[in-house]
Amino acid sequence: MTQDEVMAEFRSAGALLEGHFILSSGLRSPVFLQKMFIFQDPVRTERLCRALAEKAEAAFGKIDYVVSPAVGGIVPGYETARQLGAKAVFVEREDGRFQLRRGFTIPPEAKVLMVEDIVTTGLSSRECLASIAEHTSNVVGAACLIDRSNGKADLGVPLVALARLDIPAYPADALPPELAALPPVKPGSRGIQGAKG
Ligand SMILES: O=P(O)(O)OC[C@H]1O[C@H](OP(=O)(O)OP(=O)(O)O)[C@H](O)[C@@H]1O
Ligand SMILES: O=C(O)c1cc(=O)[nH]c(=O)[nH]1
Ligand SMILES: [Mg+2]
Repeated sequence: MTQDEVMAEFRSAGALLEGHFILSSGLRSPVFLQKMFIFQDPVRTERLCRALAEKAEAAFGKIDYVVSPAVGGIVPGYETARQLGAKAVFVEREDGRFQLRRGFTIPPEAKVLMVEDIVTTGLSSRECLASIAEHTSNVVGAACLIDRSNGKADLGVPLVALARLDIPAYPADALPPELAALPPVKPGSRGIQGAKG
């Protein structure tokens, strides 16, 4: 799947939003990729995650386990795992830290792929990888649908992405006037009650 085809999926799902968004990292951006508008359509999700699985398998070989960070990573992690013939587990925030809960385990010999939905600064991915490292050292790489850092985020493992974009993001105290004029909204789950992070 080409980058243009990936972006066409986001556009036709209505998932390319414009406004004033508070990102997971605290940065502000005039553009938000609402991945849940992709994931509400299982057929579209399957198309994208099949392409992601093919790219990940070409880069890293056979994968046994996919681990994703909740909430956004759960659906693409599951569907990418399905396409890879792998198991899918997820980490979720407890007292703000990602943890493997619910009795999930990762066998020590399993080759693990971390799957994210969107990478912006890479902070959430690094937090997820740190929590996986408490269980296994067998992480072969990471995969995401969209890398908004355009390849600049350093996860400490190789990252494959279906599309790489360079979307502006600003510290809250350095907003361009046209962004400062709009009321900010925070669509993601980091820091909300019960998922403090
Ligand atoms: O690379 P980063 O700067 O960390 O930004 C990307 C992260 O932000 C979003 O998660 P968010 O914490 O907003 O919550 P969600 O998964 O519930 O959407 C997205 O799902 C990634 O996990
Ligand atoms: O950085 C983020 O929090 C983020 C950006 C984006 O475009 N989409 C998303 O779900 N999260
Ligand atoms: Mg997330």
